[in-house]
Amino acid sequence: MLRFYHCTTNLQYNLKYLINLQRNTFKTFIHNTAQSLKCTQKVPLSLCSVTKFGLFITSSSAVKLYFGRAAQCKVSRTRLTGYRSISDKDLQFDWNKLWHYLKPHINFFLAAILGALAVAILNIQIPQLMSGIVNVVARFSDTRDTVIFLKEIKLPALRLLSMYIAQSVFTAFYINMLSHLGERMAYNIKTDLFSSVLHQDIAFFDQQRTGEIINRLTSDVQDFKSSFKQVISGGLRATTQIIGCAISLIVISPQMTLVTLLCVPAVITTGSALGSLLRSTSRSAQAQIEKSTAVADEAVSNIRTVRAFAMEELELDMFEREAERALVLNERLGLGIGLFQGGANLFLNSMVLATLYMGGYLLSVNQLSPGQLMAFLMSTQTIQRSLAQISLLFGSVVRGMAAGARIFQYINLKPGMPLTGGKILPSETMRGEIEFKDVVFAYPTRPEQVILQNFNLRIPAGKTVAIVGGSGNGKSTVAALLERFYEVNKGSITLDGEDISELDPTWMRQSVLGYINQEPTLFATTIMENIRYGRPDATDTEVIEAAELANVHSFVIGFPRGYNTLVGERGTTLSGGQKQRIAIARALLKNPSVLILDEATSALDTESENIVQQALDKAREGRTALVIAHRLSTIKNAHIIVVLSKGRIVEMGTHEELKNLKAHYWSLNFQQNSGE
Ligand SMILES: Nc1ncnc2c1ncn2[C@@H]1O[C@H](COP(=O)(O)OP(=O)(O)OP(=O)(O)O)[C@@H](O)[C@H]1O
Repeated sequence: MLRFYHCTTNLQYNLKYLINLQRNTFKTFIHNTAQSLKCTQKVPLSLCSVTKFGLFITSSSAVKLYFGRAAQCKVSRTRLTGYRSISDKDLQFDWNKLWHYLKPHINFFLAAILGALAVAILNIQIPQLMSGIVNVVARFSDTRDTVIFLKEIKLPALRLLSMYIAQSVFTAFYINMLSHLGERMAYNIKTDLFSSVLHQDIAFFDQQRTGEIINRLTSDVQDFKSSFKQVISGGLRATTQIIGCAISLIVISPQMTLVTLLCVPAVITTGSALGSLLRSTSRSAQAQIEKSTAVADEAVSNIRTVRAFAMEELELDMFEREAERALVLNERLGLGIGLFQGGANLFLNSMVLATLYMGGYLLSVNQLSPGQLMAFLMSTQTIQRSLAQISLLFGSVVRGMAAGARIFQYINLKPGMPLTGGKILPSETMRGEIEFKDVVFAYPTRPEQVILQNFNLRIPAGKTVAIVGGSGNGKSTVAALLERFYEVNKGSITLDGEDISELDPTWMRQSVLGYINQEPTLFATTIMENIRYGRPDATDTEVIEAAELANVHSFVIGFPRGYNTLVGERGTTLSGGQKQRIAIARALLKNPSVLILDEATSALDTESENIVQQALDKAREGRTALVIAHRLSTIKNAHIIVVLSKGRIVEMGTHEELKNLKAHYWSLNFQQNSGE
């Protein structure tokens, strides 16, 4: 009778414990779901609210989530038409790549695994030791002989205490190892990802949005790292505990184990099916988040244009629409995870009920001791806790694998044009003669639109060739091809007789070509460092010399902090002319043999243009120069002028030769008259 009393007390305790456990598990789940939905409102966590939440999920709201919001989202104004988000089927998690990042830190990995296993094994032992203590307590609850009780309880209690201490030491150890592993892998992945992005062809940036790239570098890497850590620690520990405790259960009572494990296969099958569905939803959700980031990124980085056109509301509207789509997908994901979690809980609770039912019966027919029933219940609870943990981990695995697939996709992208490798011409013999021979070119993003058709042009060493022509006729394209931003489709471009596709691109860009375009981009640092960007090893004196050559010095000395003046993001605190002159100084610091001036003064007013033009004229002296021109003033010092129409040269000659034609071309709309 007494034994039965102890047992029922224990069972009651265990039931309470289990209910609390369920509640906590649910709390964690709701918290995680709220986090994943980026939900800002606080979620009430009482059991009653949990029930409401469950009802909410399974009621009409679910229907609304799937159909209502999705339908609302169909009407939208978007800037993302043609936006290349990667479709699900293109994205596969690359396990080899994971191994590549894991291998260098295998020591931390093994240490973390061993630590987590040790914790799991200790956790498996604890119910057995607890069983010993319960049996002693049960034996002495009748006799009440304190002295003998204290003597007998001492050993099992000390064993349990040492087990608890060992468990906490190993816990601290494996978490530390895992932290090293996760952080180092994330560091390597992040740097490789950034390196891969920086090495991509310019065509890649014509297609991808900055927001998407930044998203992969930040939130995807973060998601991947945290889910990797969780899977290793939680997943490994939970799996070991499930296996260990299952063995303990069989040893304690095979009949009870059979009852509790009857429904496992059904759960595994349902879980796998739901899993694959959720993975796909997760990938779509992440791709959609990228889209909303891309909209925000463009609006913030072009805030002056947005303000000038009073487009704040429209930008907000576009952002809301993209964010809402992400919300719908994330809610769908939350619903899926919720259903999965709910099903898992039902299974786990049924297991406990079956154990209590069967255990009570075996106790009543003296086939089980109170200690054994206690150990059995504790082991079932450990299994239940572990299964609950695995079901929670499931959501994180889904997100982590989707994030990993997207990160590895960028890392695995091989650029068509490597940045380094190829011939380097000796500087002593370098003349700087450029020749375009029968060049045919179409941009990779629009292969059907041929921009240059059998384009031939020779720029003699030390001479300036100016290309003029109407807008959209391919002038800047000529400059971009010389910079090797793109490869020609046919024909060749040579430097001193060598095909530039055979030359080392980095050497060419660092030592041969100086490129200045219409919109000079400065970095958010000092004027000194912006100029030094042209040649990082240049001394301060060399920087100032280049600045003097580019007419920068005259305005910099007027600034209170001189060359240490910060220019603001993209140089917003400077005038257009000042920015342009800094860009010229930056290019001149390289002492390039060939200058490419792509409408370098067309954005300036006449006064600034004159100052910048003087700087450019000085810079051109003794160098080969390709000048893309919009204005007559830009070409007045050119040795040869080329008139370009629809990618073909229609006129070519000196100022004198083109005198009459020039007036004709500049006074009329060139595009309308070309080719006539
Ligand atoms: N990155 C790109 N991808 C696809 N097409 C492009 C790209 N850049 C330019 N184009 C197209 O190539 C054609 C030539 O453009 P390009 O910039 O060379 O003209 P341009 O003569 O320099 O014009 P402008 O004087 O207005 O700068 C245009 O039709 C343009 O739309």
